[in-house]
Amino acid sequence: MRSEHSTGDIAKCLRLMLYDKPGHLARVATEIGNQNVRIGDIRLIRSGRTHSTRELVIFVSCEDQLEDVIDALTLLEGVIVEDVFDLVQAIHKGGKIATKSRVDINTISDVRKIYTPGVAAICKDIEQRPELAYQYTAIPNQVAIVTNGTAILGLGDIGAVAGMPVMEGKAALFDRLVGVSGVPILIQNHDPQVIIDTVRNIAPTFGAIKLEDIKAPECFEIEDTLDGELDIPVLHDDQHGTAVVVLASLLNATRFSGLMLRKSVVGVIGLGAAGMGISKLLTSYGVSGLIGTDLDADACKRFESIGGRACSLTDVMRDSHIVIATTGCPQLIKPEMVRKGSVILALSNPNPEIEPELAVESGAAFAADGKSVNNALAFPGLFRGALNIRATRINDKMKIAAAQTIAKCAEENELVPGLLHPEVHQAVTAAVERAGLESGAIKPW
Ligand SMILES: NC(=O)C1=CN([C@@H]2O[C@H](COP(=O)(O)OP(=O)(O)OC[C@H]3O[C@@H](n4cnc5c(N)ncnc54)[C@H](O)[C@@H]3O)[C@@H](O)[C@H]2O)C=CC1
Ligand SMILES: CC(=O)C(=O)O
Ligand SMILES: [Mg+2]
Repeated sequence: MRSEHSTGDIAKCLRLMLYDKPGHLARVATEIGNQNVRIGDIRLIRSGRTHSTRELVIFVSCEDQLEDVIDALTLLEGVIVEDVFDLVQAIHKGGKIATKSRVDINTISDVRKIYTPGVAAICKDIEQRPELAYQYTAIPNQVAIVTNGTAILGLGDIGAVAGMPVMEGKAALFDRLVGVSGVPILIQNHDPQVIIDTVRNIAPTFGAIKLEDIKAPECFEIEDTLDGELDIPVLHDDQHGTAVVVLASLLNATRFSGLMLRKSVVGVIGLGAAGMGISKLLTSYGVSGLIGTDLDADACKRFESIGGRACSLTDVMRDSHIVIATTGCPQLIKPEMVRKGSVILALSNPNPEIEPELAVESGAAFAADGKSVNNALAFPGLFRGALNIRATRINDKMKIAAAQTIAKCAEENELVPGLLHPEVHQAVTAAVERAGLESGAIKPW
């Protein structure tokens, strides 16, 4: 019987033993299709005389739908469901990152060079001339990814350890996209002063500090204080990485729709870390018509202190040419709220305030969610560029240069390029280096 479930995006893998005869796999595929479930990769695992074993990736909306598929396949003659596993869980087994040796260690002579006694000479050199640490250690390529777990994606305060998979994901992207070693640092504490003290004390290990998923308002005090005290870049990704990629999207969205960004009314829903970072960078870019809304009165006051006008959600949706939502509340924006011809960036992860397809069906000219308009397009090049020139900070000129470069890498009618675009991260790196050198973001050494 046809299932009532919609097609979903939970990826599961079925390991099936099948009769190996023509048309049998097609019957299996048809039965899965009858359950309104999409099929992804199909892999032949083993081919026997009468049976073969295959793994099929399927996309279900919930566990019940998975059960329906398994029940239906179990009723098919010549099919044995050997195993079912979750692909996301599978890729997380054992964690996603590791510290590896960059040098070969094949002989005892190698050991004596990379470790004691040889290493002692390098230690003494660094003691005499501390700047040699940048030549003889991994420090200039290492970035701390610091969280206290208070705003993990839009999941809220789930604790630092529960946030580790996100931190590992950011570290894996750092390595893959720009060759930076990201080191997750989990601080199980809500007190901004404890986080400041902890980061200050471990800062010598790193070339830069990336704060991640620390909620507002604590994130502002933590970032401002560390930025003032440390001579390496300190950047809260949810504020500034997000702001860069939003500016990039808006440069393209306004170009496509004929709006003038600096003259547009931009409405921000959710004035926490991301909402405030976005508002500040847009203001620095020259946008003056900022309106915004938040459930929290203090957040609204902070927004007004940087020149925004706080109002209701209804007002924002009615009056804005461009709406940017960063609330962590899925489906907050109802289809009837969408202003015709507006641009909507519903950026909450893992689920947006409105699905982009629904926003466009409801009259938006362009819409995107936090999967595509994601700070992962910005942070790798921001940090790589800053590390390369040994910048002491990542200033607004570097952020705006990064945004303009991301915007240029997008295809026609695309707000931003894909995360794995072959050139974007190197192009952002180069733009950030140039802007950093021109704006004096480096310290002489
Ligand atoms: N796409 C991207 O690259 C990024 C997306 N985000 C998303 O933005 C969301 C917020 O993250 P943060 O700013 O770090 O968290 P945060 O906790 O610092 O801020 C959230 C703000 O939203 C407000 N809020 C909650 N419900 C609201 C509602 N119904 N109406 C108005 N305001 C409401 C809260 O009062 C708070 O001020 C998360 O879902 C996160 O995944 C954050 C950073 C990057
Ligand atoms: C993308 C990201 O940093 C977030 O959703 O928190
Ligand atoms: Mg984040």
